[in-house]
Amino acid sequence: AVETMIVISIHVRRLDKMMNGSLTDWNLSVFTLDKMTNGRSLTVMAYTIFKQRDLTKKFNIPHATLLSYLALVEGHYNPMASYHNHIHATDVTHAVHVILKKAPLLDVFTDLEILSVIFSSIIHDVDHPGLTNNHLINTNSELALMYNDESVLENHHLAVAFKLMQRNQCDIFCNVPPKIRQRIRKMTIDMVLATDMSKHMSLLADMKTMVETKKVSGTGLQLSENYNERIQVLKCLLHCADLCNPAKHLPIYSQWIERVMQEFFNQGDIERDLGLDISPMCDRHTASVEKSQVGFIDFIVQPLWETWAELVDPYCNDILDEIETNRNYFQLLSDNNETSP
Ligand SMILES: O[C@@H](CN1CCOCC1)Cn1nccc1-c1ccc(OC(F)F)c(OC2CCCC2)c1
Ligand SMILES: [Zn+2]
Repeated sequence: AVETMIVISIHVRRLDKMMNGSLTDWNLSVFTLDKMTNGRSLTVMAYTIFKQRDLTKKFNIPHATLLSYLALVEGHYNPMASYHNHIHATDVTHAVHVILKKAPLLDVFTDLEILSVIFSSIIHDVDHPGLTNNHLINTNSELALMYNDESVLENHHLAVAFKLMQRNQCDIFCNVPPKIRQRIRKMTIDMVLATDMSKHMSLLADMKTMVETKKVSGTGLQLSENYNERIQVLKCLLHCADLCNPAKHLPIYSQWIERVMQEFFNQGDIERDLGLDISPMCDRHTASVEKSQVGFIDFIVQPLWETWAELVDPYCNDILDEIETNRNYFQLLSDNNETSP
């Protein structure tokens, strides 16, 4: 474990220098970072963010404990999952960090809320089996049995993350007072449960309601002390970060599509072998990758980011433009596939 720490702290210093101390480049390639850090991009990214935001000092987190826990969580992401592996967690953690640095959010959240949303992004898909909730439910899996078919994956990620914290020298909140620990745990549970795609429409509806009320006030993002209002925005922040692939430059976005389709097709193969109905977009023999990305952007990703822009960041036009550019690219591909035999 000691050499892991030493190796990782060397990577952290290199990364910090490589990024001249700022990780705020939206289009940073986490794939390059992962190669550079020998598959330790999550530990290195998370540790660097904790240092840059002074979270270790603010919450009295021993460095060795933080490194041990981060390495343990990274090691519990599923390397066999082509999409939902530790690199996806690195990507979402990085996205949360960059979004939080945008002007309209600079003085909105407390240190506790920042710690909680960054912690949530690090752990939000830990030990993902590379299968969807519906698949786990339809195949009577142990996980569906454990969680009574309700947000099965998301409950599992949370339980694993908090269980790992009980390991020796891995309780990163060991010096945090009990009431504060409880609040971090509550916020983390609320945010990670909200990454369940089945909650997407209600999350979006609640955001639109907030936009309406905020329009009345007409100022920037003014959040009250009310927990439900504040956690609502944090849930959406993490959800936006979780669905940020189409907001990245095409070479990066394309790698994520390749990975997610590999995972979906693997699930489709299992369903075909079991004689089950093959889940949408999971049949490698009939799926249209381009068309389904256009649908994903039109029905889920663009409405989410557009509402985020209205509520929080009217200046995130660069992100909205990237989404539109990518959408038009796949629309064109999909049209060409139709015309040419
Ligand atoms: O599965 C998605 C939600 N479903 C809900 C039911 O309708 C279709 C979309 C979101 N989700 N959840 C976990 C991973 C992903 C997910 C993340 C990046 C994705 O694409 C690209 F950006 F890499 C992605 O693409 C799928 C395949 C084609 C359309 C959606 C999916
Ligand atoms: Zn995720």
